[in-house]
Amino acid sequence: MANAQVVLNAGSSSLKFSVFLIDDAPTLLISGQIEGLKTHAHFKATDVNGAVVSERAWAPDTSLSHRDAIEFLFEWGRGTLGAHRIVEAGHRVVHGGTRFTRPVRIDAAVLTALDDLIPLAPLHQPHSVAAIRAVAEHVPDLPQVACFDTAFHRDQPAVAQLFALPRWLTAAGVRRYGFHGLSYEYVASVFRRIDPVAASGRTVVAHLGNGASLCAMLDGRSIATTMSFTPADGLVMGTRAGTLDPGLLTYLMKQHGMDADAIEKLIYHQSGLLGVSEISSDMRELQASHDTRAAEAIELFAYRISRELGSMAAALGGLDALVFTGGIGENDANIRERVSRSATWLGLTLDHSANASHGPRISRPESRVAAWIVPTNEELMIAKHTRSTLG
Ligand SMILES: Nc1ncnc2c1ncn2[C@@H]1O[C@H](COP(=O)(O)OP(=O)(O)O)[C@@H](O)[C@H]1O
Ligand SMILES: CC(=O)OP(=O)(O)O
Ligand SMILES: [Mg+2]
Repeated sequence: MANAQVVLNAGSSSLKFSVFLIDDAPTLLISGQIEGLKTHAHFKATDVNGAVVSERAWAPDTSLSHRDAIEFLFEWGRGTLGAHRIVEAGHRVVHGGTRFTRPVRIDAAVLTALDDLIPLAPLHQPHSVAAIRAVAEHVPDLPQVACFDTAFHRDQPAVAQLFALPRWLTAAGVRRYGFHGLSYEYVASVFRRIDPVAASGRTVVAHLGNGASLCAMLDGRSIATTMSFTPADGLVMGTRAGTLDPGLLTYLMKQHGMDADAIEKLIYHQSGLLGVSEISSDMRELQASHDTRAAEAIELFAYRISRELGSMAAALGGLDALVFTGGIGENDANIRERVSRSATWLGLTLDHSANASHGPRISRPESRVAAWIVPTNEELMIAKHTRSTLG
């Protein structure tokens, strides 16, 4: 019987999973997700070649909790993974605070510390913690490892992690953390093989998915990023507004009677692409739409990336490479073109046909800044971290 490892990536509206064979270096066996938990729950699992091995759709008005999703996965796994012995589990946990700077084996004390970080990532952290607890209830002795989105950014220069707030707040952990670290760490590791010269210099990686952020890397290490205390900061996202004037929040409280819950709902769930387009948070739907509000949402999404790209390049003192990743970064040639066009001043010349056919290199040979598409793989990063933490 082969030993296997389960990786769980609990998102705001989805539960992604992978199963890796681990008798040698982690090799993917099967992966899948239940997406649209609250709206149109749909389960799909694929093998290493991308062939669908299992699929199920729930009735359109069914609302599944993450807990329901885990229970379904356990039931499904019992029938499907019988030939493999699951010996460990690895989890993506969005927030590690100041305490967790590397992956950690989970015990009761760690779990309590993760609970305490829920207010810092209300869209993500509760689901990760719920997934860990559900696994522990099903298989009490299974070793579990938490891998953190924040960890990759913890070595940033002190000034990059600091808010201009009174020191007692900084001491209480109110600082810029940054997220998408597992994605950035993976991209940095493969980019070193793809373009070693650029990778050893000044690179900005654009993780553009449902959540979106930029990371400035010097020789593969994070020195600045657009998300900060929570994954609500920075770029325009599917349903998140990104950077807002802090004065706006007190204005909404005083003039519109909004309390903390209403503001949380507004900035995490009702804004971003969805709020501006009033159509969808899904970039594919906006690109397919002829509605002017969809066009404006797309324009704003790209505009904010272009502005923040300048900020990241300033932190790096110039730019050698721009790397696109995430669902939008990997698949949306229109967004890449808009961002690249506005980066002409930085020395980027796009190769339009390479961009249209999804690269992987999308800059012209004479371009001073190299541009690439590098598909991310957070799950493989978690698998490797889980192995090295337990092995
Ligand atoms: N072919 C495509 N063209 C444009 N956008 C795409 C395409 N495929 C996926 N996307 C977009 O990617 C986003 C989801 O990215 P993803 O990285 O999968 O999200 P998550 O943060 O949930 O992991 C959605 O906005 C989706 O519309
Ligand atoms: C941290 C974050 O925003 O994650 P996601 O892109 O999965 O929403
Ligand atoms: Mg994501």
